[in-house]
Amino acid sequence: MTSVRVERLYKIFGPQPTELVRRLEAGADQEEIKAASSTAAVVDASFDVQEGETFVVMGLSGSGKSTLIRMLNGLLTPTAGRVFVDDEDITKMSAGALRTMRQQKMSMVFQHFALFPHRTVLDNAGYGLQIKGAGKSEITEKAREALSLVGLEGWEERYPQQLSGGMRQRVGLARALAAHTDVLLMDEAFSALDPLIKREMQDQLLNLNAKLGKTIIFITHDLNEAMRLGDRIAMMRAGEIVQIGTAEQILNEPADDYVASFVQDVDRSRVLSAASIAEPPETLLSASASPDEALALMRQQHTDRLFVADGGQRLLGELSAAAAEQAHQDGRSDVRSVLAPVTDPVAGTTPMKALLSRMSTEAVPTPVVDEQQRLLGVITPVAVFQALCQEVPAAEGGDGADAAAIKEASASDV
Ligand SMILES: Nc1ncnc2c1ncn2[C@@H]1O[C@H](COP(=O)(O)OP(=O)(O)OP(=O)(O)O)[C@@H](O)[C@H]1O
Repeated sequence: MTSVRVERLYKIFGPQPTELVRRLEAGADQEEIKAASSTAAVVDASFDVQEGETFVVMGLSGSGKSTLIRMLNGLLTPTAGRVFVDDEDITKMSAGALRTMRQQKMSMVFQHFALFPHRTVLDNAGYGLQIKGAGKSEITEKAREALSLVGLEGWEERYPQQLSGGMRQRVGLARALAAHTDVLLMDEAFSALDPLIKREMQDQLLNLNAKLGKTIIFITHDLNEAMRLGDRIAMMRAGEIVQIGTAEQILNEPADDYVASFVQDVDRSRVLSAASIAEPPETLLSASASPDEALALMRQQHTDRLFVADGGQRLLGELSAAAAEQAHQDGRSDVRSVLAPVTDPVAGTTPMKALLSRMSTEAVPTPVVDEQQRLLGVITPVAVFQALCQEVPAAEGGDGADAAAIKEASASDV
């Protein structure tokens, strides 16, 4: 189900914003907007975020990410366009209704933690509930529970300055979780953290959300972070969303030179998964095939090994030429009884990095399966190395300033 839907959203800072939206719709560019002493911070943004999805908005500094996220929870009023939260148009809500909507449906985690220095960790974690008017015992119970979820049990009575940066951000996350809202908005939530701590926090968020299933809208300028966390990523440039896709789609089919120059330095082996490079197996046999049919397919494909699947593509095992020959001599009608189990098929979600050590010792195709053991395809060492070495087209004639800024942004993030 759709949790948040954004339709043709604009935010113009400056005089006569509505007139400038009209001009943008008629094809005006950013230069024209600047000439009118204004900034088009968000231009014609449309997307849906599904329940339980982690949707990342990614772009360089000034590309409009914070403005966009602030329109999603009504902290900023759009110049034009609509934002639906659970099918309710929040652009039509009064200030009071917006506050209630935020308390009940959306929590925000900020880059600089936004903790109160004179409140304990427990009081900071319970702050959202306090604002909501919850009773003291409910606040304590839910704040403790949220702190325990983020691994801060035992730290309840400490103060923010007694914590490391990573721990402070855990308190920020606990405060959002304690509010029990379905949607979390995270604005550069991990950007102020050291690279190692940042990675730990990313892991924690992934693990936590596998349990909690929250809808997360996460803003970052770090593409590696976007690719680790996002089910889908929206790439923003100068207020516009230039591409929305999975990490693999963005890596393999960048929409334009801007996106291409971003993805150039990404470690492909961390992003691409086994499923994305699996090839359809030429040597797939139906379990109801006769031994003669199996032997004929082996001859045709110049192989002495076939994968065998049932009608639902579920991998049942593998068939050797010797086993097929034996089944033929025994007069069997099909090959089911002579299958050998497939040793260790690869899960489709396995990152390529984890495949590499395995591939170097296995020259034969390895089956790739989904959670139901359905065969997605096979991977071969050649396919893995080709995918790793695939060049992303260089950004020709692109914006040099952007390319330099992208390099700088990636260099500061490991
Ligand atoms: N209140 C404001 N008044 C005028 N211009 C603004 C205002 N807020 C943002 N802008 C401008 O809108 C553009 C988008 O800013 P925004 O903060 O949304 O970008 P961002 O991608 O979040 O960048 P950063 O990561 O640096 O925060 C920028 O050019 C910024 O200067």
